[in-house]
Amino acid sequence: MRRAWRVADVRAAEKTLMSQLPDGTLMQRAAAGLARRCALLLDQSGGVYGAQVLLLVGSGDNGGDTLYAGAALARRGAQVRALLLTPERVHLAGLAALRAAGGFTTRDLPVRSDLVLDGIVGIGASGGLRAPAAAIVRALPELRGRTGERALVVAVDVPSGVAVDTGDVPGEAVTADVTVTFGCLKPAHVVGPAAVRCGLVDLVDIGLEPVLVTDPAVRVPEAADLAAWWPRPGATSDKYTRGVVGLATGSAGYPGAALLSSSGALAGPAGMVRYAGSAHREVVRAHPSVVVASRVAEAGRVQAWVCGSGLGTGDDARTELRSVLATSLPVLLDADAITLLVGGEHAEDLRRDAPLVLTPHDGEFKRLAGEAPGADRAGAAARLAAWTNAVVLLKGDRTIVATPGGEIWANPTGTPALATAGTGDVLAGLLGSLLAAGLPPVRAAVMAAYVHGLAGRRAALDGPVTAPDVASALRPVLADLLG
Ligand SMILES: NC(=O)C1=CN([C@@H]2O[C@H](COP(=O)(O)OP(=O)(O)OC[C@H]3O[C@@H](n4cnc5c(N)ncnc54)[C@H](O)[C@@H]3O)[C@@H](O)[C@H]2O)[C@@H](O)CC1
Repeated sequence: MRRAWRVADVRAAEKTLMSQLPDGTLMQRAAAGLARRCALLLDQSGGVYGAQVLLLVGSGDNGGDTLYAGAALARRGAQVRALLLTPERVHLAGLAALRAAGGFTTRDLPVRSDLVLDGIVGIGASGGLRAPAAAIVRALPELRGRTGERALVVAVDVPSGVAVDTGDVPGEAVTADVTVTFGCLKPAHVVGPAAVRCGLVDLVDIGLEPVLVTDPAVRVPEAADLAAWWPRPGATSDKYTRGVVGLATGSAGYPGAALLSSSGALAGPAGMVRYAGSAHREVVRAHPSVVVASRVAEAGRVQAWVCGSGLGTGDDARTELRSVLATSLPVLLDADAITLLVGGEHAEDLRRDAPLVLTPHDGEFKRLAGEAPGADRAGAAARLAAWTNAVVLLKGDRTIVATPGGEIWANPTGTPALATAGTGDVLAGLLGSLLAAGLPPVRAAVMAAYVHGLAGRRAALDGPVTAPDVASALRPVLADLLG
């Protein structure tokens, strides 16, 4: 698991650490790590010696890191130029170090650059980038290096222009190939559109983690976590002990949702899938191992319910939703079931002790919460989770999972390939299977999003993706993950 901390927590930890170390130690550690990463990148594209390196230098310590790293690269024979955004306010010791190493300053963007270091702003940024910086950032994609390739862009700590605590990108912002960050990850590295701007994120250890005393703002699962958490049948397992998942999905109008949620559920760890709804004939024809009924009340025993995908919003749908919410089982509500919650008619039904998971996309989120997730997607998901007392999985490029207690996870495996009809039904089925297998709802949601994202990526290798492709890719993805 990787973890990200907010700026205030990073600042507090830095203060603690700085009080234990000689002045300037942290910046020297950060700059040395940054220079090493830059040298490795240049080694892959013609070497450090003779490379043209452009430093974009703002007025704070982020600019200081950049100047010291530039000095280190200049000592190795790179031609290093610093474009000072505010020449009247610059890290003077850093600038002196650069000059002493043979680097110099420039007023304009050079015609050629192999590597650009973005040190305009780091975690001290407030608001969007100001005008001169924004114009420079806009021009960066035009810069070419010695091979004619686009100049590599390395963001120092965070890409300038992103909102560090929320991952929002309010205006012009740097798009980096690599972000070299210091001490710990910050939310912008893992959530929202900022995460996409970071490129590869490389963490330089400056000794911060031991003094980070607060809980992380965001957690990110890794493949090893999935392998450790995924339930596997044992010698004494049977279909019931592995869990039975019930699906109240699909309708005469949307039988496909029933099929897709069934496919997702069948790939999960539960031992049996029961389907209850008007698409039961289609489901059993496509998936002979699914046990079907026409209504929730007739479905037989299950350990968790999935309700909503393609269910419709009429009276029958309302009855089925009431039936699943009346159980004392974990329930996942998706799509139409979320729409049915709007207006508070089901507020009574929601007062349940058993776990509830909601899986809205932005439109459903807006209907339910009364406003769109906005700039702070993680914060918005956490507020909805607290309000509904449910685990909320907010779909997006970096799907967020938030608990009523404020624990937040960001999924790193998302892909635009999943932005196609029906993939949410597959996700709901898979997540329901994990709930039925007995996983805590937050873990089930994190695991389902992770595997679903990988399946989307795998399906995309063969061309344009449809939801059945994602469902088909779940099994090979799991085979790889679980070894
Ligand atoms: N504090 C520490 O112990 C360490 C800090 N480090 C570096 O220091 C950085 C933080 O330094 P600072 O606190 O000086 O802050 P920054 O360097 O991130 O930015 C603050 C400066 O940028 C200007 N600024 C703010 N918003 C702006 C905007 N939207 N457009 C243009 N200019 C803007 C401000 O006027 C201020 O002078 C980190 O990101 C990291 O790179 C590292 O050296 C590691 C150790």
